[in-house]
Amino acid sequence: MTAVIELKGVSWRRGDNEILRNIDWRVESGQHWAVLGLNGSGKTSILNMINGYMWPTTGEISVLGHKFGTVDLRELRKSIGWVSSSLQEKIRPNEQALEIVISGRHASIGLYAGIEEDDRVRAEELMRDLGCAHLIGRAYQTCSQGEKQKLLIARALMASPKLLILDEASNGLDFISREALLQSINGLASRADAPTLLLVTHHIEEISPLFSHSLLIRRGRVFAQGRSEEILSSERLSDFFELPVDVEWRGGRAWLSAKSSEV
Ligand SMILES: Nc1ncnc2c1ncn2[C@@H]1O[C@H](COP(=O)(O)OP(=O)(O)OP(=O)(O)O)[C@@H](O)[C@H]1O
Repeated sequence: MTAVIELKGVSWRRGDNEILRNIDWRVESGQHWAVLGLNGSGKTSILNMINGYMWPTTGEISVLGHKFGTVDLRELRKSIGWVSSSLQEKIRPNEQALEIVISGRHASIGLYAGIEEDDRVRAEELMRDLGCAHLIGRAYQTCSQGEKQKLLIARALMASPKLLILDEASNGLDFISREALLQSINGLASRADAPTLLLVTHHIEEISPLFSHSLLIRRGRVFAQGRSEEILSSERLSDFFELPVDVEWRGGRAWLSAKSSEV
């Protein structure tokens, strides 16, 4: 079967610094993955490789069945959605919510052509699905952080991506907004045209059961990968964080706490 993502022996060096070392990772169709790692562990570098913005020093990458080096990356990127905080900064403050979503159709920032009726209908439907239809007509700067994230996810979905990367999507959200966003993400996975999801997060409790697999990155290497319920254990995460932690599974999610006497 063709993998959605395949990294084989991927390393990336900058000067004397080996930022990624010998990464082997395969994402199969039908799986959704959580990607975890402390600050500076190499997560963004891996995402940049998957999107073809950076090239490995050694190793091979295939995304959506296309081997890098033989594929037009600009074409491939049309099938990949990447929602990140750096995208947030690119949106013009006075842009209208509906226009932001529609602009995802052509992966542009801002609308340069007129709006097609089909695009409007699809954008409204996506906004409804994500629970942000009430924002139609609102300027981006008037939306809350959680609403902005939903708009950007709807925008990414406009291009019908086959792979959707949610890069610290819940940053800056309060408890209620975060749960609402997680619920919307869960809803995405049940769509007939659901993309493969990659959730990059610092918060283990955000890994809902839909994320069947988890990848732990430490100091540029794969520390562990596999089924989430096996990877997200007290023992493994204590090794991973180099700090004793407790994991308690509730509602299909792993809740992490530091063993207080050790902090
Ligand atoms: N272009 C570059 N040149 C030199 N070093 C780089 C470059 N890009 C990233 N790095 C370094 O590579 C390491 C991994 O960075 P990366 O951004 O991939 O980590 P991350 O896991 O995404 O971190 P965070 O959670 O803080 O966003 C860091 O030490 C970073 O300083």
